Amino acid sequence: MATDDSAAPASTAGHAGADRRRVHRGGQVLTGPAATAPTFDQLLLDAREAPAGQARVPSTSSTSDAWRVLRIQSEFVEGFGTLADLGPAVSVFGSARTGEGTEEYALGVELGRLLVAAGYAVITGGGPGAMEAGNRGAHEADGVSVGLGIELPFETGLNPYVGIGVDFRYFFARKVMFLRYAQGFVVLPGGFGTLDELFEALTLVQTGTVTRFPVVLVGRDFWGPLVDWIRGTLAARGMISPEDVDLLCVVDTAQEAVDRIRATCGEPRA
Ligand SMILES: C/C(=C\CNc1ncnc2c1ncn2[C@@H]1O[C@H](COP(=O)(O)O)[C@@H](O)[C@H]1O)CO
Repeated sequence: MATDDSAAPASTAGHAGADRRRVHRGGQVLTGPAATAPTFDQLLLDAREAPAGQARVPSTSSTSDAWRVLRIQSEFVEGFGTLADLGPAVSVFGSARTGEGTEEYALGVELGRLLVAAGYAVITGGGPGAMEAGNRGAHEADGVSVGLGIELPFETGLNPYVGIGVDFRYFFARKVMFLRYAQGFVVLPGGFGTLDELFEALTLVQTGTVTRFPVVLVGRDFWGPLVDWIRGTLAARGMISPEDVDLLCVVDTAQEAVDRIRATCGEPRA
């Protein structure tokens, strides 16, 4: 993999000003050829050999499974330690590609503001798009704005509206934090990442692993067809119980989303 801008993944297009030649890998800051090294998540999950010309940093010895366990453990310690006293919070998900100036971005900002006004801290993935919008609303309302960043093969960094930030190397450790410290999820329109976070929450609620945990989807036009498919195919063909469809709540406005969170969780208590 080359290191110039033209070789950056297509999905990073539009990240004007991002320095793609310097990347953070946990405590490491890598530049030049070393910056092409895979992330810790890639090293853990991708069994294939590194493509020719791609650097192997960190070295194989530092990524042995025994060391990995300690690094994973340290992520949990860092996350739990940082968020332990957060108080009532709601995790907000949505597309990393939602552009500033769009209706969906404005919706995210309003949602962040209203959640703070209702007494909640706002937790997002700390990235651009809908995450930035949620953090921005929380920040503008002088609330607690949390960003749980993830190390990616290309550098994006935490958005400027994150007040409390934690950087994760492993997606699964970060996912625990979204759930552990939130009283509910609000999901704005998004892609694979958003769907992954949505369906993980639904599975945990469906199996009773978490209880009284509202999952609110904002945007009937966006989410309606998915909910129709869940009802018309998953429930109709017995893949889920008919009542499982009710685990999802679809609304159109940020205010309705906050109202649904409060209706399920009660008034937030510090
Ligand atoms: C792809 C782009 C930026 C990636 N930066 C991200 N930073 C933090 N969190 C992210 C990022 N990308 C995805 N996520 C997580 O998944 C959800 C959004 O994924 P989607 O596929 O865009 O719906 C989000 O809630 C994050 O937790 C810029 O092009």
